[in-house]
Amino acid sequence: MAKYTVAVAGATGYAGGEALRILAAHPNFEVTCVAGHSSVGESMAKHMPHIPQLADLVVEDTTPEVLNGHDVIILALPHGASGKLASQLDPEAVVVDLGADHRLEEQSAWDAFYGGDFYEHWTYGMPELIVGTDESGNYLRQRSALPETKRIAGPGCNVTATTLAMQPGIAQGLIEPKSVVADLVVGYSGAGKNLKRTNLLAAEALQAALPYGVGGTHRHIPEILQNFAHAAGKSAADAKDFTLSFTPVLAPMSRGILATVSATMTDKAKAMTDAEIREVWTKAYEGQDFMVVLPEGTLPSTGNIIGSNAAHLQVVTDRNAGRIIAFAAIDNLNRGTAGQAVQSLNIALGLPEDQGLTKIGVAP
Ligand SMILES: NC(=O)C1=CN([C@@H]2O[C@H](COP(=O)(O)OP(=O)(O)OC[C@H]3O[C@@H](n4cnc5c(N)ncnc54)[C@H](OP(=O)(O)O)[C@@H]3O)[C@@H](O)[C@H]2O)C=CC1
Ligand SMILES: CC(=O)N[C@@H](CCC(=O)OP(=O)(O)O)C(=O)O
Repeated sequence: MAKYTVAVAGATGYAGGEALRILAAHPNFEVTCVAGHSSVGESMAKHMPHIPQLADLVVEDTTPEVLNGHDVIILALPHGASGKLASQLDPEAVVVDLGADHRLEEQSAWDAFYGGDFYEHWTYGMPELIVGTDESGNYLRQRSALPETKRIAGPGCNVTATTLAMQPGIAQGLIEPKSVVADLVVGYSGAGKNLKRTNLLAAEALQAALPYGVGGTHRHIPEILQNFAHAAGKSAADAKDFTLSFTPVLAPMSRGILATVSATMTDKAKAMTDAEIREVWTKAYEGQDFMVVLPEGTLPSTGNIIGSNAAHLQVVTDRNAGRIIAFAAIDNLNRGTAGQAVQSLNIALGLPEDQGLTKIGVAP
């Protein structure tokens, strides 16, 4: 059985840690190098005690010399850090960036929401993303861009939930493109292990629902609009045809995202029954093993997807408001980051797509 060596940079962080947890149980990967920043020289027994297999690894410095020489390199670094490093990495290694540096195709979108150096985009690591339809109306998927690619850009976690929730309606012209509203309930691990906000103390966080990144400022907005454009069979430059009002709200949970995404129904959608609209979602995810469109009447809950690479999906209509409302529940660290990355890596390396991954959640 093929066994690939893997170096993980950002190995002491939340996203890197979830990648390590998945890789440690994956039959085709062996983690041979972990790199960090402030924790260089420390043992993984201290940083990832929940992964005893990796306890003896010691955190190395994040340099090209340390990371090169491994078959696969996973970058779970703050935005900007991976972009700087990328050009010095072995062109033959398969590199996955879990950060944002290689996600956006349009520099104008990067400048407006991130700023600083713009880095070329890599193959986007969301296999189930719809990227148009063929002459027979069958969906084209991002999956087909992944085999043998050497550079993969892992999507944002909120992006993943929002895109998966609404892309069937976009692909089939069921929603008005300039009417999308997304409200997300998100767990704290999405912010990383460093204290980025002032009120992350448990005494405050455990008793609060806290909006952040409001008013059209959140950095995931251009990436979601880029995905919407692709789902409509258009290029990233046509993302301007869509608008998104996006409001994430932190809730007292460690992991998980519940996205509620709604939009005005087009005349085509209004002429359809609710069952026909549901059928659009069911058909869009037929054969997509990790996509679970729940039975009618069952709504997604973050309580059912923790620790899994699954997305739980549902769609309903509000005829009085004239809106379609789609839901997605994902684990931000697994499906939203490391699970999706390993799924994309599997495809890139010609391994079974679901190798080392599960769609079974931890519940309760
Ligand atoms: N958390 C999530 O749900 C998701 C995260 N991501 C992305 O993954 C990346 C990592 O995020 P996350 O794990 O949450 O963050 P964390 O803060 O939890 O971890 C950051 C990691 O990067 C290392 N690091 C920090 N600064 C530097 C630097 N200048 N050079 C090299 N290494 C550095 C840290 O090492 P040390 O501890 O040794 O200082 C640590 O291992 C980000 O780009 C994030 O946006 C993407 C999707 C979801
Ligand atoms: C709770 C929280 O802060 N979550 C982060 C999501 C992290 C993520 O998806 O990472 P990227 O920044 O790599 O896209 C946020 O909403 O910005």
